[in-house]
Amino acid sequence: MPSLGRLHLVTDTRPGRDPLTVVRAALAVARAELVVQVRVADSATDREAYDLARRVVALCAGYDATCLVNDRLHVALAVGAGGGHVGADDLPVGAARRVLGSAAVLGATARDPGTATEAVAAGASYLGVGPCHPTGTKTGLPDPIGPAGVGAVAAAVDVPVIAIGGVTAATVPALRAAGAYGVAVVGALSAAADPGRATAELLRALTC
Ligand SMILES: Cc1ncc(COP(=O)(O)OP(=O)(O)O)c(N)n1
Ligand SMILES: Cc1nc(C(=O)O)sc1CCOP(=O)(O)O
Ligand SMILES: [Mg+2]
Repeated sequence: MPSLGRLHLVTDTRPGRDPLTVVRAALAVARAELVVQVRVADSATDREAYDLARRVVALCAGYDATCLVNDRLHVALAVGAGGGHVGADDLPVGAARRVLGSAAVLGATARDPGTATEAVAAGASYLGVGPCHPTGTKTGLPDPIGPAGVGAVAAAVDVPVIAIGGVTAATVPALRAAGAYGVAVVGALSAAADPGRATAELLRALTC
């Protein structure tokens, strides 16, 4: 399995957002260091998810970047994505691994060390850990766990930990110091006035 990129862009398909423009801008800067996770609203149809995912797979291919699909693993398989990401309301990690196969990248959400070790034992190849900080992007989340919570998970597992939730370039250093391998963002890129420049800032924060 190729090494995992450190910057994960999770697509923002809310009304008024332009996910493909943001993906193009981020890819042009981060190239193979970018992982694009195609995440659509629960209300989106499979056809809508498929159409977005196949476009993202094609864009990523031009840069050797990885495309993952959130939740809908049949869409991941259908578009030839590099893998998928599952959480507590999705297929269990072991079942997701069986669906995707041994070579795929499989991310799992973990908010504490116990869930994290179980997810890795079941076949997760990385963990999405958060919410690190307050975020307005997703409702219904538990309280933020901060860098200390990320560190507790990172200390318990030997797979990459991707910190998510309210992450900005300014908060990356503390997350990295706590043990995060990389970060996943929605708003820091999707809401940026210049997504290419925001990508460069996040990458700089991840590599210093
Ligand atoms: C990198 C990363 N980490 C966590 C999540 C959240 O996944 P999940 O808990 O399944 O919630 P939804 O994104 O499906 O609403 C993620 N998508 N990516
Ligand atoms: C999709 C998602 N999952 C989270 C979790 O903690 O599981 S936080 C989140 C949204 C992250 O968006 P932003 O970068 O704009 O805060
Ligand atoms: Mg999910």
